[in-house]
Amino acid sequence: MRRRISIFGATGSIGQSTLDLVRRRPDDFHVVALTGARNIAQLIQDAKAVRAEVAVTSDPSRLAELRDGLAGTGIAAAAGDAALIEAAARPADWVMSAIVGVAGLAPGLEALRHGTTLALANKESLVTAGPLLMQTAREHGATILPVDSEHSAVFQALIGEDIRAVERIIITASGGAFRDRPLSDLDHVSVAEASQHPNWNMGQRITIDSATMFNKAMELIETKEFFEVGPDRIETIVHPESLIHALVGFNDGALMAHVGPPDMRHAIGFALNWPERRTLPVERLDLAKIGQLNFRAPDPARYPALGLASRVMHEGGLTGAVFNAAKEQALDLFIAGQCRFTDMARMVDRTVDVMLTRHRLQNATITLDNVRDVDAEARARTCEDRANTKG
Ligand SMILES: NC(=O)C1=CN([C@@H]2O[C@H](COP(=O)(O)OP(=O)(O)OC[C@H]3O[C@@H](n4cnc5c(N)ncnc54)[C@H](OP(=O)(O)O)[C@@H]3O)[C@@H](O)[C@H]2O)C=CC1
Ligand SMILES: CC(=O)[C@@H](O)[C@H](O)COP(=O)(O)O
Ligand SMILES: [Mn+2]
Repeated sequence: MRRRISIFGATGSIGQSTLDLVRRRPDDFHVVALTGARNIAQLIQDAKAVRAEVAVTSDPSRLAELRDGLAGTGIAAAAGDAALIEAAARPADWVMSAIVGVAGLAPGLEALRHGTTLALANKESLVTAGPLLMQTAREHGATILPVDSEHSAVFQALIGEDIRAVERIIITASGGAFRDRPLSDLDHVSVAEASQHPNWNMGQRITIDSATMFNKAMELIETKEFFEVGPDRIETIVHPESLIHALVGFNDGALMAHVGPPDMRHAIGFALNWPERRTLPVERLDLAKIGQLNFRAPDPARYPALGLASRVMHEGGLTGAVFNAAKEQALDLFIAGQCRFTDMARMVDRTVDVMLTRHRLQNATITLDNVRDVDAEARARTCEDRANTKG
């Protein structure tokens, strides 16, 4: 019996790695839905290659192009937010959530409502609405498998363990594009420089978030929400080689580390094959050749996003949704050349500050509508902040 799978964000970095694994085992999978946004040529090519039931673009202005490309294939074409939700509601055994940004939240929730296994790469879902996501999975008997490399690593280190015996979870950070640059340079670094990750090949947004460590900030919050452990038991450490992805510290002093090459096909393949392990096409590490691994404490002056993560975790409620929206907006401004690299953390900090004083974010119920409301306000507030401080 072939497993029915769907891939949201199929045209992106995670989506393409997922398809690479799926195409290697054509007899094992039936592809229900593939989704993308603007890369219609890729979406058409992949939908045909795996004979998907439906291909969806989130961008309604690209529907005609998608339809034309799929004409005569029997593959349905659809567009827009409602079409993404409809695709998520189609019966599937396994769904990859790899849309970038908070746009990935609603399709993931819809898939969970249908009791599927959700392979979760989209970290914004847990950051903006962790309790809602976890509760939805519980209510519908669905399973969430973490795909973010650090969380997949923690998940694997916890197999057969009792979470009550966990003293701490340490997620590693590469330090990003500017880890060795003088702090005084950071005001003037370019978008192109920030888009070069030292170890991983990923989409542009997460790559820049690695350079600011907003990515790690999100991952600390993700850890709290997914593993349901207190913020004071979650740490990060700079590990420039990105070979250890995470460590779990137990109450008997043992530290269990997950070690592997920086290739997302491991974490994706682990989720695809779970609860089994199967052979995956990733490099086998030669430790003698690697020789040594390095670690250092993150410098809070270089990475102010980490302090913000701690605040978000302690405040809770809708603070994560505000934080994420401000971060997405600040990133848009940086990519558009409208703010400096170092402005991003300052803007997010101010937006979180203002919105915490204006709203009772900590005690708010987390619903999709509430997330959307605070998301819109946080984006507007971040743009306004930029306009007011523009020198
Ligand atoms: N890349 C990685 O190694 C890792 C990624 N992640 C997380 O996984 C997610 C995906 O990352 P990554 O693959 O790098 O991102 P990419 O930018 O490479 O891909 C994003 C995908 O989302 C689609 N998309 C963009 N905007 C929208 C929208 N508004 N609505 C619907 N679809 C949209 C894109 O379509 P199109 O390209 O057609 O425009 C593309 O398919 C992110 O949340 C990221 O943080 C987590 C760990 C590692
Ligand atoms: C592959 C992955 O999971 C990324 O989130 C990765 O962790 C980014 O690297 P850093 O954020 O550590 O630079
Ligand atoms: Mn990660």
